[in-house]
Amino acid sequence: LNADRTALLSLRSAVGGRTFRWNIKQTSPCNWAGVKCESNRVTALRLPGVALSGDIPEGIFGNLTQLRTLSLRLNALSGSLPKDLSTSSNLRHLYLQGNRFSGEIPEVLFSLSHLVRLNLASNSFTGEISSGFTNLTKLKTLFLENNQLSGSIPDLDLPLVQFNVSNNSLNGSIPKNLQRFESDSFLQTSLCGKPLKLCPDEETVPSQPTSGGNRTPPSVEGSEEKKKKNKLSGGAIAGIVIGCVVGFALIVLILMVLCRKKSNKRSRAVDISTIKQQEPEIPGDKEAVDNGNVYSVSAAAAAAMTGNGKASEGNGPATKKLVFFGNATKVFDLEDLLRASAEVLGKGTFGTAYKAVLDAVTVVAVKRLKDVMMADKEFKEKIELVGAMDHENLVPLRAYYFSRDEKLLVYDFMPMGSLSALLHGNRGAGRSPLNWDVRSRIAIGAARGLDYLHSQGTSTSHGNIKSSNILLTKSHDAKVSDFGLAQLVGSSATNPNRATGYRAPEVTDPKRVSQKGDVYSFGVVLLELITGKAPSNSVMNEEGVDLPRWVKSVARDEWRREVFDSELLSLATDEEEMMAEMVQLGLECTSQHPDQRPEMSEVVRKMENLRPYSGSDQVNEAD
Ligand SMILES: Nc1ncnc2c1ncn2[C@@H]1O[C@H](COP(=O)(O)OP(=O)(O)OP(=O)(O)O)[C@@H](O)[C@H]1O
Repeated sequence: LNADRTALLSLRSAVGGRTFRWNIKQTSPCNWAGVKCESNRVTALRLPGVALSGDIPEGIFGNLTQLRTLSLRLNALSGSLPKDLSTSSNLRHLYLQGNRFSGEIPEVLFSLSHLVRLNLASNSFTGEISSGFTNLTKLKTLFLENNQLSGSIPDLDLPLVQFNVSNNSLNGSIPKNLQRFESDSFLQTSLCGKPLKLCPDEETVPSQPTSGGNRTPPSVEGSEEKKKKNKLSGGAIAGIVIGCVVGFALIVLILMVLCRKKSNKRSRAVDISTIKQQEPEIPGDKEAVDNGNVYSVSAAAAAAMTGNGKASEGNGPATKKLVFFGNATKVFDLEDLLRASAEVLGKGTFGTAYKAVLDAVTVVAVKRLKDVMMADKEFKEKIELVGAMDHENLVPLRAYYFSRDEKLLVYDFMPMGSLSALLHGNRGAGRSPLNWDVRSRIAIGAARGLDYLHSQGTSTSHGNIKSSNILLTKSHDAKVSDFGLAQLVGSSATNPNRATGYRAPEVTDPKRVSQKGDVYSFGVVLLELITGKAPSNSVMNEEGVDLPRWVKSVARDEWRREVFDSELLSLATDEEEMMAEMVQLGLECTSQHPDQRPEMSEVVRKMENLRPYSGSDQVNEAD
């Protein structure tokens, strides 16, 4: 264990980040965040998204010989992988995605014969995919997408269940053992063969009509039309005949559908336009929800399908598929979403949110974005960044859908709704009072989520922090939602009147909110949590107040009783001191001048000192 500890300390001094929060006075490293021990040895090191940066030197992993799980994903680590990683020969799970590692995929990995999951996606690895991977005979997951790998793929005869090499400069044919994976595993490459288009030397049979279940990915469309003048074989002729029959049947089917749509006034398309008109003007508008009932189909997804059909005809690529992020197992597709019953949750700055119930266990929130004026490529680049954000206090973006007419985002559904609803909804009889423990827990969770976002880079901010964007799990853990959306939508979507009570005084363009602007908004949320009062324009039909100004104005001798939510005072006994300090922190965050506001990391630290968080401090490895 001592050698393990020394290795971890060397790693800490090399790559920093939140490992600086480890209490190094402790002789055992087993209580340090992200470190797991068994039988007095370090067996797992999970440090996802904790701002690690720089190269990992040699001489660290050589000591961590009992390591079975290593997760350093979503950091800013660079350089090549250390060669002595091979000494951690017990490694089963290695997650290094979302860093800046470069160079060739090192041979050392191929000696880790126990590896079951290997994720090197979204780095800058170059060179060819080595046949050395065939040594990893237990490998079930291999993710190499979003790198700069080139050449062809060796035939990997491995027990793989998950495989992805998309978005690399790969070419050649897809080897036999990998043809069982769907086309999504090979997107944005120049690869050919099953499940993509045929390779030039295989083109003895003309390809099927594109409308009939064509799996060709967008990147490889277009180069398919090289016809061979060779004599056609019997199989080829049969292929042509079948192709023609299928094509003809499809044309007839499309004509029938079009005729039916025209004659049937209660068809889906009409329903959708009705739904569009019925969308509520304000979050949770009763009339719209009641009138719209539980829609027989997700309005958003249905519109997406109908709209996309038109778009795909000659207007760039459209996959009609939900694109999932990271290692999320695909448990549903767009058609499942289509079939799901959907209910309007509310209409926000960026579009309308729906709750879609796919089956007894799968419930998601679908956000149908409006005013997205950017090209497919730019949207995808930006949304990939949002999808890569991974923290226990962020609402995870699971998937997205993009076509010319529709942009859908699929999130986990948060069953307890928003902090805004919890604080301001149902103030009458039947309300369960919110005690200090719950409130401060929510505050710390939200602060941690925002701090994580800010730790991604000085230009990364949320831009729309408010209590309706802090959602809650059943155990009242806070998760920040809607991050990254301000950069996706057009300026007409960012209504200047919304959320003014949360906006820092220096912010003139709601699309350009700095980190210090987020800190201001967070400070307002903090004051809202403690006072129970809604800031101006945050709750429709209620006036609200300029919270920071109001709190300052009553800050006199007997101020506490006036500032604190009366509900809190009726419950709290010995926590007033802590509450008062939290008010002070809220006021610091809402200082008029940005330079006088603390960084989010400092806010988190102060809160943790005030209230040692009862939740788990360990960084959870979602994988
Ligand atoms: N993942 C989710 N789970 C549960 N409810 C959600 C989810 N996402 C949004 N909601 C709820 O849906 C409603 C509309 O949300 P949306 O984010 O579209 O607008 P908003 O938060 O009111 O405003 P804004 O768009 O300015 O952030 C809100 O009441 C919100 O709490």
